[in-house]
Amino acid sequence: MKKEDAELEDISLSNILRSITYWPRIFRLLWETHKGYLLIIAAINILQGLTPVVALLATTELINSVAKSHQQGTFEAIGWAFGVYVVLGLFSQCLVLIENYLNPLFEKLLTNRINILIMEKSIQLSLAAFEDSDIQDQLQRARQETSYRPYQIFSSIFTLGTSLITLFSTVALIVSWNAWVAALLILIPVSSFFSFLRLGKEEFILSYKRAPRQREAWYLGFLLTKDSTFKEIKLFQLGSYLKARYEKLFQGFYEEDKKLIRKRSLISLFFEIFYQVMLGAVILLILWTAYVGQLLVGNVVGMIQATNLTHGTSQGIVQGILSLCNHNLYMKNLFAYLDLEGKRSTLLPSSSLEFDASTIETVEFRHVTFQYPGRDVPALQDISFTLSRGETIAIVGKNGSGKTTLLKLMTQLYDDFQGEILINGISIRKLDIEELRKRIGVVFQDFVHYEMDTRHNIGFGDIDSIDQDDELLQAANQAGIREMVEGLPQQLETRLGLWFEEGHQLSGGQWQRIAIARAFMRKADLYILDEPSSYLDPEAEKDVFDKFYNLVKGKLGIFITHRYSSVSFADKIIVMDEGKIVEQGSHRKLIKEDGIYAGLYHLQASSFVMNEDENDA
Ligand SMILES: Nc1ncnc2c1ncn2[C@@H]1O[C@H](COP(=O)(O)OP(=O)(O)OP(=O)(O)O)[C@@H](O)[C@H]1O
Repeated sequence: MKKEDAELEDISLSNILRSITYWPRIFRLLWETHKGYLLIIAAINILQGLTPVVALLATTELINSVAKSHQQGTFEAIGWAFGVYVVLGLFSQCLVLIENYLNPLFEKLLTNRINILIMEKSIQLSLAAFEDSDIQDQLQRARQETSYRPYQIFSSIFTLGTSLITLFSTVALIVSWNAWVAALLILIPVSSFFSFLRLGKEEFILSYKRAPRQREAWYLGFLLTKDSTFKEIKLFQLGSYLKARYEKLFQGFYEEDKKLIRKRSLISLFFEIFYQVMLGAVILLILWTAYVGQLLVGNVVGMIQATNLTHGTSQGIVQGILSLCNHNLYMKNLFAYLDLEGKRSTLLPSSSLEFDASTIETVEFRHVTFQYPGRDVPALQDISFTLSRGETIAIVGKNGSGKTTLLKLMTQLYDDFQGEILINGISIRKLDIEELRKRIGVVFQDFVHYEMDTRHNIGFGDIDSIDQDDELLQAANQAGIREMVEGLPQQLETRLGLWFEEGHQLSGGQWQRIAIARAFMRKADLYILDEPSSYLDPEAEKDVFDKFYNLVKGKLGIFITHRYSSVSFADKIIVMDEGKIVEQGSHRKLIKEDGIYAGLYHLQASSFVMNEDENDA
């Protein structure tokens, strides 16, 4: 059985009710959001709970005072009752106004707090967790509805509290007349409780199972609305196809929703008819009692109002409990995401973490094997090599041979490997990774285009130096783009990309050099470039490599490339094939050995010669 199905099996009535155990956590969340607002809103709700019954008594008194003052021949009794009636009305309106002022503010703060919690958790998660589609579904569920659910829980709890106060006070009034009628008025709405609870559960399961499809719908929308995908979709004429796929998903959602909404309407209709018949009977009984002279006119009005109020409130309470159970289920999603284990799987207790040197002197892989979660074949097998300060390593090999994976392990984006990775002779498992990462400057193949200004695009390499123009320009210089940056309309302040106003679009190669400048910005010991020349013209490529060799002099440098012309200057070349190191050594040594590297090197060199020969011919 899939994990997800097992979880859904678990959604029983008792489990739904048990989800009330989330309340303390929800209250903590509310409390941490804004203590002052929370307390004021709570006080207003208690007062609002008492207002209806006081208003009801005031109305009863007002009507009866008319009869009394008529008998006594003075207006005084009406004056008093009228005064109390008006002040009460004013008071309850003031409460509504204050509540209307505070509620939206509190809601915004709460939504923001939850979004921040979700973001904080996302920052903590490992790459392996982030690439897990189950976790992506969980994130989708957490983000989808939970941003507004806690606020609804909050207002439902208060409305429930208010309604209970109203109910008890009104029921007390009716009990003084007829206890059976009071019991009946409470019991009628309770009869619908289980039907609506079942429906709530169905709605939740539907929304739970929908998360993967909903992510797909989001993704289709993304493909159709983003500039980065626009060119391909236009030229391959995929627009209508993708739109149709989106519409099909939407239609599925719509049909499912329609079925449930129809079911809800039918159940509501059935119970509404039942309530109305019972209410009619109760009101008839009140009128009969008045007819036989056991109730005053004012009390008849009061009693009818009390009946309607009791009925409305007890119905509201049942609905309130139902929606609380429902909201709680959604909160389970949020808490499940927030409780995900975000730490390194191999992490030692924080007290034993160390980073014993301010510099990286050596990096050693000792018989490292690694398999991606959910894959049968290891991406890396028995990898061993050493890199020391002052050296540069080039990693070459076919697509999919494991080059990038090796870098991901070195930077601890994945930590669940076998063997040992040693930094300065210490196991990477014992190191404080955040400290280690401060010593590494890296450009990945799929580097980020930050749709922000050039200052941030380069300065993100060392956020503490973001205001140091000379350092930013020096990094730009090392990446060979100083002139380009200085030529931008607002130099470092020029926004890059076209997502926002006044954005300035760069070419692929220029973006890549910005990413290289970002890596160079870091005051690192180890610089890693994954295919840094994939977008560069030959002249730019040579320039970048010259500068890279210069920069890493006396430090450690690793780069991956498919261009063998840049490789020969590296101190050591590692050749990978199907997750294994098949050759390693200097360019000269590998050429002499005449193995895979020599073959690939000559193949690339000869293709240039061949092209020249063909051109000559
Ligand atoms: N996130 C991932 N999850 C599962 N498998 C992955 C993941 N990333 C890569 N792989 C698999 O691991 C193997 C090695 O991939 P890797 O990206 O390290 O290759 P590479 O040598 O860098 O390739 P290229 O030259 O194309 O960049 C491939 O078989 C790939 O399918």
